[in-house]
Amino acid sequence: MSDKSEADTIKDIHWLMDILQNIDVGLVVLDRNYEVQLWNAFMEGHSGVSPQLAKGKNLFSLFPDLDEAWFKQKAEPVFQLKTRTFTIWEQRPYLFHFRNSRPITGRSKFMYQNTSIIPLESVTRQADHLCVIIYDVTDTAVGKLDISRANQTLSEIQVRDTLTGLMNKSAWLTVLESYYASQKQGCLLLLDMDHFRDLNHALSHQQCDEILRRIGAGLKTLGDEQHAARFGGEIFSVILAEKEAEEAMQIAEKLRRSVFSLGKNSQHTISASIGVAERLADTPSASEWLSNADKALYHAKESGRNRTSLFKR
Ligand SMILES: Nc1nc2c(ncn2[C@@H]2O[C@H](COP(=O)(O)OP(=O)(O)OP(=O)(O)O)[C@@H](O)[C@H]2O)c(=O)[nH]1
Repeated sequence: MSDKSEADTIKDIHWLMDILQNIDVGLVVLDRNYEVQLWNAFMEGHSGVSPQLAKGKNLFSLFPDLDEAWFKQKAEPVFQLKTRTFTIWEQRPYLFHFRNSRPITGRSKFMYQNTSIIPLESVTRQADHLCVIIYDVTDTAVGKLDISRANQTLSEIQVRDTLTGLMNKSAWLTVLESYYASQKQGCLLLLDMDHFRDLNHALSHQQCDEILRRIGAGLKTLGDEQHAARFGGEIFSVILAEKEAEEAMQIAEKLRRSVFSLGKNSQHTISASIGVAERLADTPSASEWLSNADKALYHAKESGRNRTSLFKR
């Protein structure tokens, strides 16, 4: 009877060892000196290190790239307090740098891993070994990262103009409303390219795109606090925060000259007209303020283009 149960036990252990070897997670048993006591087939398959080679070796000399300080800071409390610890890929993408072997998540070069470290107690109830369990979570991680990248791109598209990287019109109008509500002084600037239709014909559409891109880059140098946007097509808008009319006109003139200089080595004239409107004590709304800037722009166009006009009642 007792013989049979011993045979059964041996059979059970044999099965367990089979499961440990073939299970689709990495299993590593380490002793107090971080020497490998068990290394299963998953670990062999992904690292190329056989159990025979791993057994008895110090983990950090087997894998010099492994972050020893970080790992020990996680593992020491497991030995001392006999509590398990879990690290997810979002905290640390992997413990062992294994190549990603999954065909559908081939976009990731390495295997994302969740890692558990659990204490293994001896008969004297001391945690003198621990077991590291490695879960391959590459599919989940890549899927989640793709979604969050797509969301980020979407929210960028919602507020950014793709050609210049400036704010788009709807984002800028929201900023304008809140700037107006803050009661702060400032000036609005509208910059509209002159005869851009003709320029598109004379040059190429791509060259004209490049002109718009360079104007966008110039507006970015004003700094984020000046809230520049591509208002649409070949029109740009800027809130010159806390600037009085005189200073705003100087900035506008500088911009106009820099647009004009884009054509200095070309046989074509490149120029812009600019309208500026100061926020006056009685400007009744953000849209009225914008309409004043538009009137000034119209005046600049009517007066011959390539000039800057300040709104006057
Ligand atoms: N290359 C390029 N052209 C654009 C873009 N957006 C608008 N345009 C062109 O800008 C031109 C604007 O034409 P209009 O509104 O008639 O104005 P304009 O020719 O600049 O004339 P004025 O404003 O009266 O000086 C159109 O031909 C548009 O196709 C763009 O993103 N890239």
